[in-house]
Amino acid sequence: MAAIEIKIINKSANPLPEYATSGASGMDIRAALEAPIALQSLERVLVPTGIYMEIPEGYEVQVRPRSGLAIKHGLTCLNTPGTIDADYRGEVKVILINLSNEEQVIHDGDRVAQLVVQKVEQAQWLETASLGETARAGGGFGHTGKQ
Ligand SMILES: O=c1ccn([C@H]2C[C@H](O)[C@@H](COP(=O)(O)OP(=O)(O)OP(=O)(O)O)O2)c(=O)[nH]1
Ligand SMILES: [Mg+2]
Repeated sequence: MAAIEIKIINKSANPLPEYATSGASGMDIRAALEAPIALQSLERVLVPTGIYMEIPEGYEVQVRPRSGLAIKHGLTCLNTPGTIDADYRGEVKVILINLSNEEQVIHDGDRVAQLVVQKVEQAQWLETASLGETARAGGGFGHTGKQ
């Protein structure tokens, strides 16, 4: 299990992100707000979380939407999955967009997204004049049909 150093501002109002169930992939992360945010239809906002972390080399943290917010309220992460780089030391923020037709209000402590810790590798390019052959070759974008 990966251990990640975390610094959290205003912990009493905003506990650590946590797995809601024992088998969950993501830890729910909460908004850290001084006042509620009213988000109009199609409006986007950068939601602070009060959380700073030191991710070990070889890992990243993804910021993903929560399905309940998406289906019930039309709220999703605009840049999904958001990427928290291992060398980032700033505040983790969530870019939410309101895709519903109504105003949506975000309150302090609302679970606005989930964090997924992933192993990640950096690659280097090996430039070549020819690539290995495959049955797919250049086919894509639905070339195998719809059904
Ligand atoms: O949902 C997100 C996405 C990113 N970040 C922070 C952590 C990440 O390491 C940094 C940069 O993110 P990204 O690389 O996606 O954005 P960029 O537009 O490429 O910015 P930069 O030029 O700073 O890399 O912003 C967040 O807090 N939340
Ligand atoms: Mg970047």
